[in-house]
Amino acid sequence: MRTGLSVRGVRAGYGRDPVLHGIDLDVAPGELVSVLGASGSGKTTLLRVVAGLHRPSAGTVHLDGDDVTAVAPERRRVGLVPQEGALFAHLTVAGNVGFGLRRGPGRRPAAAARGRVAELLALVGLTAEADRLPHALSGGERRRVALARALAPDPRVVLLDEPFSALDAGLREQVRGEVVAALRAADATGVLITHDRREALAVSDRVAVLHDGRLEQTAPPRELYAAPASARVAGFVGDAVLLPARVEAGTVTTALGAAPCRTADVPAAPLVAVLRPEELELGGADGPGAPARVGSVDFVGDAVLVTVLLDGRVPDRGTLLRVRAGTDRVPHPGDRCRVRSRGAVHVVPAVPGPR
Ligand SMILES: Nc1ncnc2c1ncn2[C@@H]1O[C@H](COP(=O)(O)OP(=O)(O)OP(=O)(O)O)[C@@H](O)[C@H]1O
Repeated sequence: MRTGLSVRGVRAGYGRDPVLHGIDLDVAPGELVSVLGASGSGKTTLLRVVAGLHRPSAGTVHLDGDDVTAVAPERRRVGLVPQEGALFAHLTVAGNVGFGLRRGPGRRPAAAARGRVAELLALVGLTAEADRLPHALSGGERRRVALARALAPDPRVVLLDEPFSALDAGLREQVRGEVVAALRAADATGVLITHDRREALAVSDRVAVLHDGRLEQTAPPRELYAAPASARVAGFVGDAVLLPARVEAGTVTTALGAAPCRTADVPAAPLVAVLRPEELELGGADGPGAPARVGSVDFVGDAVLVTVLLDGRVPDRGTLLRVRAGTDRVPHPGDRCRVRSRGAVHVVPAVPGPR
């Protein structure tokens, strides 16, 4: 029965250096979960533990209910999509896709293998390229071949190791869309490793934020963005200013004034309010809100990002607020203004702060 991936209490490291400090992660059948973390946070190590390429010092890995912690990688039925695709240069597209069907647990009779290759090539839209060699493909096509190769033996989970990071920005979104659509069409269970918050928020059912070998929060993208559990997660998944805050009777008070609190379980003090650029509002100098002065104004196409300094503060990262404003009335550097939050405000514990 398909029950997906379950990682419990996994610790792992290199020699005496611990890297993962007790990871619990569940991925339901057909679900796509991103593991989002900075460089060195342990993403690749976690992926290698799930693939069977790195032995954890503690904890278990279950796939569809089977304990595979001690099972060899080739017997786990795990599909791997490596960073740059890593195709076999001497094999055609069809040869690459069919590679895992010739041996091991994915092995099938020749006719069935040919049928499966054709099915996968159609899934990733590369039927016409079946006889080409990898060097004659674009970067995006190579990623799609790598995905088809990983999916062909019908793996229990597909692990994608930053597969889009080497693509240039314009192509990345398109290829990502195609690859994720193919994963969804195959109803595959997937884990995507990434350090790109936009990517994680855009494509995943849930995002697991990894920091220094610990999962800080695992939640659907919208929840992670709107209700981060810590200041670090808040800053990691989006632009945010953190202002010291007090909560009393459902009201948050910060330097910007009072606003309703939307945090479900308000943590113990000390607290900071998480204020995203689109949650702040700029007004004229005599309107409501805290008095401030406009610093810089950056045009970003559909909006402007305005940096403002609250009166009486010295400029540092805690007092410079970023406000997303419309392009109809663009303020100028030096203008006096007022700033307040647009609606209800989210609070998190004041420590530890973002790094
Ligand atoms: N083979 C190894 N031997 C010793 N230390 C290693 C080895 N591989 C990784 N490390 C260390 O383990 C830590 C986590 O590395 P890992 O590659 O899992 O992080 P990551 O989040 O995938 O980083 P990146 O995004 O840079 O790939 C790092 O401090 C790294 O230096």
